[in-house]
Amino acid sequence: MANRQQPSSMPIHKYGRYDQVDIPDRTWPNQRITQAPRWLSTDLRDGNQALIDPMSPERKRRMFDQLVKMGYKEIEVGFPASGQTDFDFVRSIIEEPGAIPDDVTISVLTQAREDLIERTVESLKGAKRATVHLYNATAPVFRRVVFRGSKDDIKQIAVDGTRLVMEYAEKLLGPETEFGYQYSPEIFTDTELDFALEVCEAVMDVYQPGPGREIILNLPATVERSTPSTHADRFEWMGRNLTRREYVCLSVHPHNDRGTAVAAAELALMAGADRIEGCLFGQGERTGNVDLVTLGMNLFSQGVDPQIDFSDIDEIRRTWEYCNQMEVHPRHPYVGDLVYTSFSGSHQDAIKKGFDAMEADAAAKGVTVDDIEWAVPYLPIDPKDVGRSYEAVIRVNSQSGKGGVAYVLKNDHKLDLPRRMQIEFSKIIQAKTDAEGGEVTGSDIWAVFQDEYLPNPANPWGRIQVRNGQSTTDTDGVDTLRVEATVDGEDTVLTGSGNGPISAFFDALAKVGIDARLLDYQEHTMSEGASAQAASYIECAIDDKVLWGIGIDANTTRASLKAVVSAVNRAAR
Ligand SMILES: CC(=O)SCCNC(=O)CCNC(=O)[C@H](O)C(C)(C)COP(=O)(O)OP(=O)(O)OC[C@H]1O[C@@H](n2cnc3c(N)ncnc32)[C@H](O)[C@@H]1OP(=O)(O)O
Ligand SMILES: CC(C)C(=O)C(=O)O
Repeated sequence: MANRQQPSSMPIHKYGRYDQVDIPDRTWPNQRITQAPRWLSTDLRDGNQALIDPMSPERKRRMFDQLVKMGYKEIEVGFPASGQTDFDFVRSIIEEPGAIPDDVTISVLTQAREDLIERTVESLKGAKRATVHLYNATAPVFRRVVFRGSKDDIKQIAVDGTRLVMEYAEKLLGPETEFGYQYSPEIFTDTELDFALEVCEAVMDVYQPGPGREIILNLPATVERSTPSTHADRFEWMGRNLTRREYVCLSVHPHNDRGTAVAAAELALMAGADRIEGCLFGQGERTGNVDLVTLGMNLFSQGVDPQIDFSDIDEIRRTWEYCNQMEVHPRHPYVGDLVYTSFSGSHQDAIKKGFDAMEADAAAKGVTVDDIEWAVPYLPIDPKDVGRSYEAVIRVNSQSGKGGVAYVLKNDHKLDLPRRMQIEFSKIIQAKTDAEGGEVTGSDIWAVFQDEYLPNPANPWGRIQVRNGQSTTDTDGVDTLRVEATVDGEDTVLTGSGNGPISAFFDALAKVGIDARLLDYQEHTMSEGASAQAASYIECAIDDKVLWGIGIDANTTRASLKAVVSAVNRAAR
């Protein structure tokens, strides 16, 4: 097939290709992610520094408590040397007994400048577990433009910074603090791999990681520049070439400039990374840090425990929106308002069939639907697992079909319409959506359904209204029926006989000139227990029309007679 795209006038000459890694024996494509990585939330640092209005102490605290509640064990709480707000926040959580659970490590970021390092370490006094995170950019353009130095000068910044962190930690922190160290060659993605390795090795020569003395080497995609596969190659290369690998926690910190941060993080894990830094819902500089919620839920949806609690995703989202003063997009994976909703007919049809099949499979196994593997088309996870209801799963507009309308009636009103009746009713809804546009809500659908099929005692409609009826069955199995009714405005008594109450009723109707023939009949209970209601559906040929009626009653015979009345009245409408 020919590709008919034409060259554009975009200035492509301004951009160069990103170098690939020469690693033909790469192993990461064959790896599987079978357990959750170590997570670090940097909502309070990288997320916060990207806000128009950085979080107030109160908003920071709400976010911190939320992260703790969700189960994050490593939380970057700020950049204490940036100013009083961050410094005081760090002090406040350290000084308040119990604010930082014993198994949570807080982390703080600093540039490699002595005054900033001193202030940073000072902020951690009294903490039980704390990590200082030092960074300096190592990429060519930063060496040339920002630091105006050689490779050795840049390496020296990292080496001196590391030594200063160790000295100030020794001087300012007591034995009560379990102290950790993290180094990031910022802009790792644009740094020559051998130079990034050289700087990391030089930092390790100073810090001397070893048994019981881990170093976190965090290799940031400060600006995302390559495909996730090349990012993974770079992680595999670093993992292979770093000395003292067993004492290194290899950490990934993707930003989302190309929109592939989640994939970059996942592939880096396959390539050997141990830890992921990111923010909830992808907050962070420019297009954001990698989204920790999507990553965690991706694991969950593959049957891997994310070790983070997402069971009330809307509460997490509300806290996030309050703290960041931003809104989550309606299409955001796993959490957006619309992500568990289908409007289109073929999706709705498959979803309804999927739910029905789940129920049938569970019943056949004698278990509940929660005990069997999730297999509903178009829904990668069960919305209930993140605290969502099924109400929004199907919403109806002009793109919808019978499955969606049927799903709403079943879900909201326990009415499981026969297939041909679904088609009939969906045409009625389709006419409404075509005429009026927009969405038809569940209550709109119910109002149309009631008006179309059910009696309205306040405003009776149709040819017949039935009041009382008795049916008797003789020993030959012949049913005789006597019904008090109003037919065409006249009170009358209808009598008829047949081989069941429905055929007896048809016989009675024939005597007043109504020619009805049964084509199909279905019924089901709508609830369990003594007060259970039954729904009967009857498809009739009435004169030259074929149409459905429904009856709802605690008694199945009455329900079926009501269904006949519903069909007869509709035929005359
Ligand atoms: C990728 C990232 O997210 S990194 C984290 C970025 N976060 C932040 O910057 C938020 C907090 N930052 C701040 O509040 C301020 O930048 C401060 C308080 C830390 C420092 O402010 P200032 O002293 O005014 O310096 P400024 O931020 O302009 O830094 C630029 C200077 O620091 C140097 N510098 C930048 N990064 C580093 C580093 N990691 N290590 C050492 N020096 C650095 C620059 O070369 C420049 O030096 P120059 O003035 O000699 O040219
Ligand atoms: C400080 C580093 C890790 C950072 O935030 C980045 O490079 O994006």
